[in-house]
Amino acid sequence: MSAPSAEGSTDSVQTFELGPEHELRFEVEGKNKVIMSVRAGMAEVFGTELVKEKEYTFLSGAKIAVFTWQGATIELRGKAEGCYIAKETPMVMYLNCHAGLEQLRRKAEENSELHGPVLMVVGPQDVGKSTLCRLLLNYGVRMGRRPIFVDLDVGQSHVSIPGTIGALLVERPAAVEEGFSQQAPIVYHFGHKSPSGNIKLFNTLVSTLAECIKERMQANRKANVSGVIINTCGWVKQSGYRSLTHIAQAFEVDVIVVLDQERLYNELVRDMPPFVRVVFLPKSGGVVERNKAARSEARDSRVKEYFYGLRSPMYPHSFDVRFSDVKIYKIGAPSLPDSCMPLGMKADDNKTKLVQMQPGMGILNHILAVSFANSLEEEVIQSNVAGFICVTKVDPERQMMTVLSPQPRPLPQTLLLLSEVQYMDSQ
Ligand SMILES: Nc1ncnc2c1ncn2[C@@H]1O[C@H](COP(=O)(O)OP(=O)(O)OP(=O)(O)O)[C@@H](O)[C@H]1O
Repeated sequence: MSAPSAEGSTDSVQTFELGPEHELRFEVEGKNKVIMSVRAGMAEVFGTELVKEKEYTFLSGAKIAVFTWQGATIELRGKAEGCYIAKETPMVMYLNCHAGLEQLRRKAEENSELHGPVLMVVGPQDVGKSTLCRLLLNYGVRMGRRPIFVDLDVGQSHVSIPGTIGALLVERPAAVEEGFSQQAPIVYHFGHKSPSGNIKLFNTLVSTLAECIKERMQANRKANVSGVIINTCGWVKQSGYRSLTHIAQAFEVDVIVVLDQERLYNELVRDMPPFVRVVFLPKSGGVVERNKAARSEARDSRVKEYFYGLRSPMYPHSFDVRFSDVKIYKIGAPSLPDSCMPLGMKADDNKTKLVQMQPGMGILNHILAVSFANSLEEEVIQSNVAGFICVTKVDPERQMMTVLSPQPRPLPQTLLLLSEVQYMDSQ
């Protein structure tokens, strides 16, 4: 192995000999890319097996762990930052967790009255929740299972763009460079980067998605046996904690994995009914902490990926839309004191009200969700969305806006929901 430079970054070709249960960790920054390949042995990235001699390219922002159960020789080409081999990892414990899930799946296979395990991963920010979900899903699918992945992390969604919650049926392991294939996800518009943006709406959407998943599981025996893996946000105090208990109830979770935080573990042991297993697992020392700027950058690249694709480029359309041809709504009216509300309504009810917006400069660079609902009578809030557009120009004089859209005109629906998530299209 050639030695890394003073900053821990390497530019040349480097070969690493990994012993059994060792993990090679590195990051890619700036405009760099790193090409990785397995020269000998077997290795995996977050649960996806690597193909020997195949070249995997990681771009800026990637934070990667190449793990091997048996030992492997890994080659890296390009500028890998903070490259090192870790000999201590929690992977055996994560594998045991997967083995526990398999046991429950086998029981469900034998008894048609049972369903597969519904597991929720919780913990504060940057403890590897998304990574553990990916690992458990990958291990499940490698055993021939078809688990459902539910992502409730509205800040850093892995199913759709930020500001949404969603779910997808996982039919094959995540692509090493791109993650899970996002064909036919179920996506609900939330419109905020944290559940705290509108906790009432968040809980309502969680309940709706939970019902939808239950129906899908009833209709698909294989998914029903395989179970559900739920990713959550890192907001674990006060209302954040209450929203976790709401998720547990709505999805009727069987297992909660708490990463890293003993306090949260103890609170959940205290508050969950006895049939819910609460398990504590340590976080991996490799999980990279992200500051506010890095999170915002990750959100931006997620939206960019939605419109422009990641590796295989996509070519979004840009066209004008007349203000009079669409109706734009925001979900959630300003709170009024209970005493000012009509009889029988609580101030909180306002949080799920649709408020029509007058299109203007205020929507510039905002994401709009294109709702499947045709009219207000249909439950707009509880309908999943067809997709997203981004407002790239507003012309109040001509009463027009220009939008970026994955599909050519016309818009499939004219009911649009405003998101606080913004994206500056500079392509
Ligand atoms: N063992 C590891 N070695 C190196 N990098 C890792 C490892 N595990 C996770 N990472 C990286 O650390 C970053 C944070 O991990 P992850 O997104 O899973 O955390 P999280 O708890 O879900 O974060 P959030 O606070 O957004 O919910 C990711 O970029 C991931 O690729």
